[in-house]
Formats: sequence, C-alpha cells, structure tokens
Amino acid sequence: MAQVVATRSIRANYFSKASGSLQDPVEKLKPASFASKVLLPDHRKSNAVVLTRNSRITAKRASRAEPELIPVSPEDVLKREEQYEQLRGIQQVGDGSVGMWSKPTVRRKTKIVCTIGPSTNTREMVWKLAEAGMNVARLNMSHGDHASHQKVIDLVKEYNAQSKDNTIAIMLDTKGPEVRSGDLPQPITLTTGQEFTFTIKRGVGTPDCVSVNYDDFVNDVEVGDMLLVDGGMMSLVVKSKTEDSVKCEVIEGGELKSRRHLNVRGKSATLPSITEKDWDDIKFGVDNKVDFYAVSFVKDAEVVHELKNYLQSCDADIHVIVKIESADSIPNLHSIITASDAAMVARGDLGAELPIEEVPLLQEEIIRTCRSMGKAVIVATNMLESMIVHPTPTRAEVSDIAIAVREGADAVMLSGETAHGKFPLKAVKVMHTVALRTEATISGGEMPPNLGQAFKNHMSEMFAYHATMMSNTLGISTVVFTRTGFMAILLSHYRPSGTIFAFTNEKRIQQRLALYQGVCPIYMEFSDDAEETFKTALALLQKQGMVKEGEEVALVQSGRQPIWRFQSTHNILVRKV
Ligand SMILES: Nc1ncnc2c1ncn2[C@@H]1O[C@H](COP(=O)(O)OP(=O)(O)OP(=O)(O)O)[C@@H](O)[C@H]1O
Ligand SMILES: CC(=O)C(=O)O
Repeated sequence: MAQVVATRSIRANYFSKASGSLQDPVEKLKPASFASKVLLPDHRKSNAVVLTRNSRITAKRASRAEPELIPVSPEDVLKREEQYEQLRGIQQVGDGSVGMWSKPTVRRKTKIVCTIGPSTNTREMVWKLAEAGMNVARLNMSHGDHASHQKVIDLVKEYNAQSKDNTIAIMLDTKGPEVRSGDLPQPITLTTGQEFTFTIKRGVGTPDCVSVNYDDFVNDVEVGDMLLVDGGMMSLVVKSKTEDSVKCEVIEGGELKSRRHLNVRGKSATLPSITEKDWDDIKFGVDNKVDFYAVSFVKDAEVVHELKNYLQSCDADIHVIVKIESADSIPNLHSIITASDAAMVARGDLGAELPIEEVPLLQEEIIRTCRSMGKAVIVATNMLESMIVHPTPTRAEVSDIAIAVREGADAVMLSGETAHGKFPLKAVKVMHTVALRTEATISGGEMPPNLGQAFKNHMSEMFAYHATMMSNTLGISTVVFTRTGFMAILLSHYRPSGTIFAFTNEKRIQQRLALYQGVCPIYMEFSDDAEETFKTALALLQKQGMVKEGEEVALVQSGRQPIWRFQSTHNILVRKV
C-alpha cells in the first residue's frame, strides 16, 4: 500500500502555465518518456510541486496489463476484441498514460445528454437510452406540457431507483424569451424574392403573413435587419414596418412550419431571460427535484443571481447551467460563467444571432473559459442532425463530436436526434463510440489554463492535482468519497486518465455527478469506520466489474467537509483491489 499524507504546510504554488487544449498531433504519436507522462514540459520547467513536511510517496509496481472496454450493449460485446485491439494499438504508439502498470477498465468519460421527446418518452425507450449510454435526460420546456414532462421525470426516477450501477440526471431546459412564428394550418413555401409579413396580431397564418409571439418584435427590428427562421434555414430582410407588422423580402426560401424560431442577426430580444412561463417551469423543477436548469438566452450574470437567490429561498439544491446562445451574452461571458455552475454552447441560436462562422471559435472559447474556471461545459445542437432521418452519421458530424471531446467538453448533447428522430438509440451509440475512440488518443496530464485560480487554492485542489498525477503515472483509477460532490467535481476538472469512482451517500449528489467528465457516481451508505467503507467500496466496484482483482486504485480523502479524518489532513492511498 502506498500513501501520501500531507499537512497544511504543503506549499501550494504548484501551478504553471497551462498546456494548450490540443496537443500537436505529431507530438502525440511520439512515445512519451516517463517524465513527460507525469509532467508536461511547462510543469517540469516550473519545478511544480514542493512537499515540505510529513510527506511520503511510494508506489508498488503491479504486473503490466492492458485496459479493457466496457460493453454498453450486446452489439458492443461482439466488437469488444476489435476495439481492444484498436485501443492497444493507440497506446503502443501514443502516450501510454493508461495501462502502464495496472489494468484499468476504460469507460467513456465524456457524458451524453439526450433530449426526451415523442420518440423516446416511453418506459422502454428511457431504459434503452440509459443502457445505450445516456447520462443526462433533457426536458425542453419549449415543447410538451407539465403532464408529459412529469411522466418522463417519473420514468427516469424509476430507472434510477432500480439500476444498480447507473444513474441519469435530469435537466430542465427553460423556453426563455424565444421569439417564434405562430401556428399554421399547413406549412407554407417561402420563395426567394417574395414579400412576406410578420404581424404581432394573434392567430394569423396565411401564405404571405404569419403571427409572431412577441409584441415588441416590431420595436426591436429595424429596416435592413436580417431575420433568420428556424436557425437560419430561411432568411428575410426587413423592408418596412407599421405599428403591428414587419414587411420583409425573402432572401433564402424554404418551407415554413408552425412555431419556428425567429432570430434577428446580431441582436437579442429585449425580453427578460426568465419569463413568466419560465418561472412556472422552474417551480415545477423545484417540486420535482430536477438536477439542473439549463437557462435559455442568458445575457448577464444578474439573471443567474436572481435564479440562485430564488432557489436558495426555497431550499432547492439545483445547479444552474447557462445557455450561451445570445449575442448579448458574449461580452459578459466571464461574469455569466462565474455566477453559474456550468455552461452550454447552444449553437442553434448562437449561430443565428451571430454569424455562423463565429460558432466554432466561440465554442472553443467557451470551453476554454469554463475549463479554466472549473465549470462544466456542454456542447449542443446539430451534433448528429442527419441521424434524425438517417441511420448513419455524416463524417462531418463524427468529426464535430471528436472536436468537442478533444476541446475538453464535459458532455455532448443530442436534441432532435433523440427527441423526435427515427434512430435515437443508434445516435447515442454513435456518440458513445466516437467519444470513447477520441478519448483513447488524449494523453492524461493536460491541465486546463489558469488552474489554481478556479477553486481559490484550496488544499483539496493540490490533492486533486496529485491524485491526477498518480492516476496518469500509474495508469490507475481514482476512488473518492464525497458528501457534497465537491471533491469529485474538482478531480474531474483535472481530467485524470483513469475513471473517477465517486462514492456518495447522497442520491442527489450521485445524480448531479452524472454530468461531469470522467466521473462514475456511485451511491453507498458510509460507515463510521473509514477502513470498512473503503473495503465495501472496493468490493462493490469489483462486484460490478468496474475494477478487477489485483488492479490498483488511488483512494482520495480530501474536500471541504472532512469524512473520517481530521480537519487539516488529506490522504491519497494507493490500494490493490
Ligand atoms: N417534450 C417534447 N414534446 C414534443 N416534442 C418535442 C419535445 N421535445 C422536443 N420535441 C421535438 O423535438 C424537436 C427538437 O428538440 P429540440 O430540443 O432541439 O427543440 P428546439 O431547440 O426548440 O428546436 P426547434 O426549433 O426545432 O423547436 C423540437 O423541435 C420538437 O419538435
Ligand atoms: C440547445 C439550444 O437551445 C440551441 O442550440 O439553441
């Protein structure tokens, strides 16, 4: 057994200039030296860690072995050998940070968010999605009613209650101040060059005029503005305005269906980010104890504070994900993300309010900002759009998922693909496979920028750093015990190469942790005796096939609320299962 024990005297100035999020691909293929597996060049230069007192680090060498893939469906079992060979190949030419001495099991780290809709809102489909790899179920409050969302919430809770080793978090996505066209008796064809009118009068739906659900639409738009319909599928330029209508010329035509999104290029609506309907939906989320709110069209941090104050006032422990999708949010990105728990790159509206070519650059920037601030980040929209109607993805879609994984997203999201698509399970499987394959090429040890500022240099942060170094060096998984989720989230932030098995005695925390990259959350009653708890945890991991006999793991005891330890002591124990 190896042990790291430290007291408060450990110097915490171990942070160095971060590595970029993407390593040079040629560099990546070079066999790494031992030192480069442990520390990146910058870390080496800065002589990162100084343990001054009461510290000892030893580690036992176990037999060399290779990692194994976890099957997620019967089809995967058939492909196991093939994938195993693939991964082995990668590790031989690549970093070697996984599986150097021990035998960790390779699990997908990047999480999958699935929007539940008419294709998937049954018991059978919720179960199948969960078994295929869904980690978070998203309820889009722009569609459906409370009764239909309640049914899905109950199904997910039922799944969680009966599942031994899996848990699905619930995300309630607010409708927000979205501007939509009204209902139409049947779709209308818009032809390039044609005149078309939007009116704030209710109930209009003719071949050349349709209602808009927002009274200030006429005031917000100006002559010359470009209107985008359905995320840019169609576009119109504003030619003139009256008191209640906006006359346009169709630039890009197409088929206009009922209740389509309307965006004005470069402008956000002057509506509040949380509308009356949203407050009603938020209350519904509190009553149902959902895990996350995804708040649409956030423009500044004020709205996040307002929501957090409300949640505090009703004693609701629900995390807030800000959706970055409005032109106004970009100048306030830093303060918005600071105020929230996580962010979503909501590329649909983002690419309509801003020029579409800005989307990949903003995605990279938002991910980098979140990673440097210790916040979770989700990449959403159109990830496998073609799979709404086709059983296989385009190559570009596969690349899109791989890019989000390599950029360091905690999660990737499916929208129409699982909500109303023809192949929801296949879409999840594609996401799973692409994420897993991409992750196998990412070497452990890449730290986010500005590390050390995110969590106020807490002692736990240094332990997360060292546990990560151990995981990367020894090729082992990490086991952490957490009541609040803090330490598991912190570890996730450092992206160790092995899985983070996060044991918690709180069901809510277990569900919340389902969103975080690399975290496998497990519910367990804690005993008063630490040793007994460790043994039970390792036995449980072995029983579920998550670790194997003889495999080593790093047990981390740190965090804000000490469990079985004195206030000022923190431990990392390396244990053989
Ligand atoms: N709860 C639901 N009930 C009915 N239909 C739904 C539900 N959730 C999603 N959908 C359908 O799936 C589609 C894609 O879901 P998504 O969450 O991407 O919607 P969206 O972001 O509002 O996009 P859109 O502009 O297409 O409505 C929706 O347009 C809607 O047709
Ligand atoms: C997810 C979402 O709301 C968007 O992409 O606009």
